Amino acid sequence: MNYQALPKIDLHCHLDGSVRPQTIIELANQQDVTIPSQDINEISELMIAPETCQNLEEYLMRFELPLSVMQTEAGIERISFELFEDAAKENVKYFEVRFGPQLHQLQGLSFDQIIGSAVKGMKRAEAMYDIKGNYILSILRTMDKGNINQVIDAGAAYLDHGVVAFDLAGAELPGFCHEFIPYAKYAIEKGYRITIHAGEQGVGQNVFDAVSLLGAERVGHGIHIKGHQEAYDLVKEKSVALETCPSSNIQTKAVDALSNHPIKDFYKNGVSITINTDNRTVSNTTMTDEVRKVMEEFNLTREDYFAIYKVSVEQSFASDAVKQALLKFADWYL
Ligand SMILES: O=c1[nH]cnc2c1ncn2[C@@H]1O[C@H](CO)[C@@H](O)[C@H]1O
Ligand SMILES: [Zn+2]
Repeated sequence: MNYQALPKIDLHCHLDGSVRPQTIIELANQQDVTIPSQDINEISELMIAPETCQNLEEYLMRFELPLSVMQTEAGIERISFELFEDAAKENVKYFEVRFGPQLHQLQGLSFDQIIGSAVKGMKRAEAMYDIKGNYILSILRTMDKGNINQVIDAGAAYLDHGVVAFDLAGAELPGFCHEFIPYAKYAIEKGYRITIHAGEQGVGQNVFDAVSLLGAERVGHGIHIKGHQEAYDLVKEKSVALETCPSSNIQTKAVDALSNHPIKDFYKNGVSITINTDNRTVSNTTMTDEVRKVMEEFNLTREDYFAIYKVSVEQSFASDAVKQALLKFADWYL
């Protein structure tokens, strides 16, 4: 099967985990930022999480280098453009990218400048390529909560113009949802859709809480509903989509091997699953690779692929017009 040619949808990808290594070098030189090497292979090596990662925390250490060149409007705009360009070139037709505005204020940018720059880069790519996209704003669970509502307010100006949803990311502790109830509620009131990283490193209860306490319509990863019956039943009953990211899940030790990933069991049992990249550079992957790995490991057919594709369309935060256009790609191919 020609995986590159398949129309694809990626609903879970982090901007700062998906920066081209060459761009880091060029931006660092332009911005006078000191980086550990000028050699592309060395920079790539520093960015890609190794198989020997012990856990999610170690994986998350890879984001410091890309973030060092994502503190200017021009840097964020370029990286956003390039990510959508890379995805368009492998036939990703719809792309939801997320990032944490709180991480881009080291040189004093406002949240409006940060979010506006990311949206601008996406729009430039949309005008050049056959791809549509939207941004999701991730709040870092480990950071100070004092400015969360400011992020929500700044992003609200872009709702329906490039921003669609609110997310919680970063290290996952048991019971984290309780502290974020007022923020998720505020985001919903402002018109945001909700997706939450949960059940990646943490327990299945976090998925149950993300849905029942925070109003999550989708869950990032959600692997640990396996072994937590209540969370499993709730996800199924409410058709909450799991944004699974197989390569990342192996690196962070959320699963020990692809063959043990519950994605196929979920699919066969009627849980809504989608296939995504998480971090193209940190996880050294593409949508083409993720789709190939899952289909080959679990012997999925073309029909299975398009069933998953259609779930991704339904569960996306795209407009109805974009969803209709995305469904047509599936009809052409089937
Ligand atoms: O798989 C993940 N789980 C939880 N948090 C993550 C993952 N990948 C990236 N980030 C976090 O999200 C921030 C904003 O994009 C990144 O800086 C990283 O800290
Ligand atoms: Zn993620």
